[in-house]
Amino acid sequence: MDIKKLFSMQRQLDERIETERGLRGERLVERKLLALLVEIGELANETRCFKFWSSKPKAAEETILEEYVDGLHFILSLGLDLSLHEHVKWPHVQESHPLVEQFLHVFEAVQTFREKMDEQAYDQLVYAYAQLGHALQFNAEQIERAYVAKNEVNHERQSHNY
Ligand SMILES: O=c1ccn([C@H]2C[C@H](O)[C@@H](COP(=O)(O)O)O2)c(=O)[nH]1
Repeated sequence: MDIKKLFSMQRQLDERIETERGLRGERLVERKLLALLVEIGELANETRCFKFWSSKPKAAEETILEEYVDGLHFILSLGLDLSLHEHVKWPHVQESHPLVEQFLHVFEAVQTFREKMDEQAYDQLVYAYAQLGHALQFNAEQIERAYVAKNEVNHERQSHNY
């Protein structure tokens, strides 16, 4: 995965949104953290991994992958806002936790990142999120492709007064 390319695409999208909406220079970190938590919740909902009371199947793989890269957008965006992105590599994950546990672990990593907002907490958030991708059985190439596609959709939405 070419994470430098993704950071660069994220910067272009964020700058466009902030410029066109008159938000340049405004602190957006808290709103992006909440947006990230909401996206992770939406992703969990699509997987239905915690819905022991329901027999409905999970969403299609592409829907789940799209939700996953929505969260990745906000993680990249937070790294850029706080200048924590320079040294980041997309982790090569070999092992992950069962899905429910992995989701809870990602929520914890977001909370720790909110408290610390340093390089170590950012790396741990990126790692936990990559592990979530592994638990969902997405490989780095699929994630990169889905990110690029969704980034384009996000530009189109801005062009059409979303
Ligand atoms: O500053 C921003 C604001 C939004 N998004 C992207 C991330 C998600 O892919 C999408 C979320 O939009 P909703 O579909 O949840 O409205 O917008 C960014 O990349 N940067």
